[in-house]
Amino acid sequence: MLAILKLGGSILCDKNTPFSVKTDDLKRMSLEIKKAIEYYKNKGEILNLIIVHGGGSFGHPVAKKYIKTNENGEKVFFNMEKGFWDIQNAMRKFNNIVIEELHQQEVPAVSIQPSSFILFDEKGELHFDTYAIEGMLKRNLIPVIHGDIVLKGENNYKIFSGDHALPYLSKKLNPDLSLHASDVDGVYDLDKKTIKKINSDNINDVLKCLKPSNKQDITGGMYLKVMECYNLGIKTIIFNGSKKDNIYKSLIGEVNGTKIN
Ligand SMILES: Nc1ncnc2c1ncn2[C@@H]1O[C@H](COP(=O)(O)OP(=O)(O)OP(=O)(O)O)[C@@H](O)[C@H]1O
Ligand SMILES: C=C(C)CCOP(=O)(O)O
Repeated sequence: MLAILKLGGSILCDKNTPFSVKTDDLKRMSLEIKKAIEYYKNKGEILNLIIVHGGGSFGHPVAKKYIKTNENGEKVFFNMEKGFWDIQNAMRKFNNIVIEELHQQEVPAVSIQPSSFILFDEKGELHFDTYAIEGMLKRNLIPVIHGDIVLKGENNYKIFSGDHALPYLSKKLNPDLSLHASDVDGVYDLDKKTIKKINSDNINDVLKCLKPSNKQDITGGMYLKVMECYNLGIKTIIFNGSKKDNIYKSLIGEVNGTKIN
């Protein structure tokens, strides 16, 4: 069984309070991940798992300090001699907190830092070698990759989002489960009802429902989440990871939410 699980920054942190962590929720989610590992072990199976987490209250407020709007109305990075490490450092701190808690619950998590090897080329195409991640999975280690600052083209930068990581890894590694834990029950329609399925039949109506995030978010919020998966043809589910037992249920294929594709 191979699962890729994104823990959204909004369920790990209060994204409007810099460097905050919802420690009780992180502990609960770590325990539910451990419970899922035990569930498969009792069935004589191994749960191979990749965890992705977003920037939460660490990456977004720090990255925002190094982005300005230029005379053409474009968002550009500046002062990156300081900013690149500032953003890396914020994300390393967050990643350490997540991994340390997973180890407290005896989950064999290891760190993957995108800013050191992942990049976008001039055309915006992602270059992301997964050989090390696949080797970690073969050793039953659990890679934990996070949103980060990365290089783009010859002399630019771009935020690599967890919402880039999950669909890319899902396309490349074809997991049994591709899971997006967010702070909502799924993608809501204009009447705030959870949309059960998103596919080519209703994508144009769904697009009308995708609003900006209600928290500090410099990437793409729900729009990026949905469209990255939809465009890559990834079968994934967006569900509410802040609800007790949903992380566990998602890892055994029993959670409700919005299915894409
Ligand atoms: N149609 C919609 N249905 C549900 N949520 C929506 C919708 N449109 C916008 N949103 C917003 O998207 C948010 C979830 O995406 P957001 O990127 O903020 O959090 P996240 O899943 O924790 O991801 P990240 O790790 O990038 O922070 C919701 O809290 C809500 O404010
Ligand atoms: C802001 C940074 C550095 C990472 C953003 O990752 P995301 O929260 O998954 O979009």
